[in-house]
Amino acid sequence: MVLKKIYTLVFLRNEKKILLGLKKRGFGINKWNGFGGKVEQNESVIEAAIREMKEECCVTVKKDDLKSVGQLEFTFEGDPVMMDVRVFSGVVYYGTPTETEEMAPKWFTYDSIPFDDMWPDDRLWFPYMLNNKLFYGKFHYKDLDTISNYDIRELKSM
Ligand SMILES: Cc1cc(-c2ccco2)c2oc(N)nc2c1
Repeated sequence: MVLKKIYTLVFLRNEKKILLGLKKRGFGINKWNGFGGKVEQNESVIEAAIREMKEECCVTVKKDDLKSVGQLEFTFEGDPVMMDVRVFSGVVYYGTPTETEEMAPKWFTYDSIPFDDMWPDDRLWFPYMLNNKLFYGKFHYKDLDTISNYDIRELKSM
């Protein structure tokens, strides 16, 4: 049977900047990323995305304000479980991005995205998101810093 876990990743953006969070603990610690995490058994993907935004940076987003922009599948050498990451983007949010135990939020202009302090796949698929193209990417990690192969393609619809 296919072993996979579903995760969410939310990026709040406007024409000038994108909100990223510095992960303060756990998986991906010390990397800037969107906000998100595991989808629990008792919730939908969109409900998980909304929950994680609230938990990780105290911001409220509404279902209709989140657009599904892509899907990322991550596999790891020696690990049977694939990470199925559903990526969302939105402009409208309520509240003020606030640091939590999990994440330290910060707005970045598009010319200052800290790719050297992000997951190595980000520099490969961010151009699709930033150009408002839908995308589907598959990345195989040899180790947590090294992508051994990948494939990414634009989608016509999600
Ligand atoms: C291997 C990996 C995992 C994640 C992740 C964990 C939880 C949500 O996403 C990533 O996120 C990004 N941007 N690259 C990523 C690589």
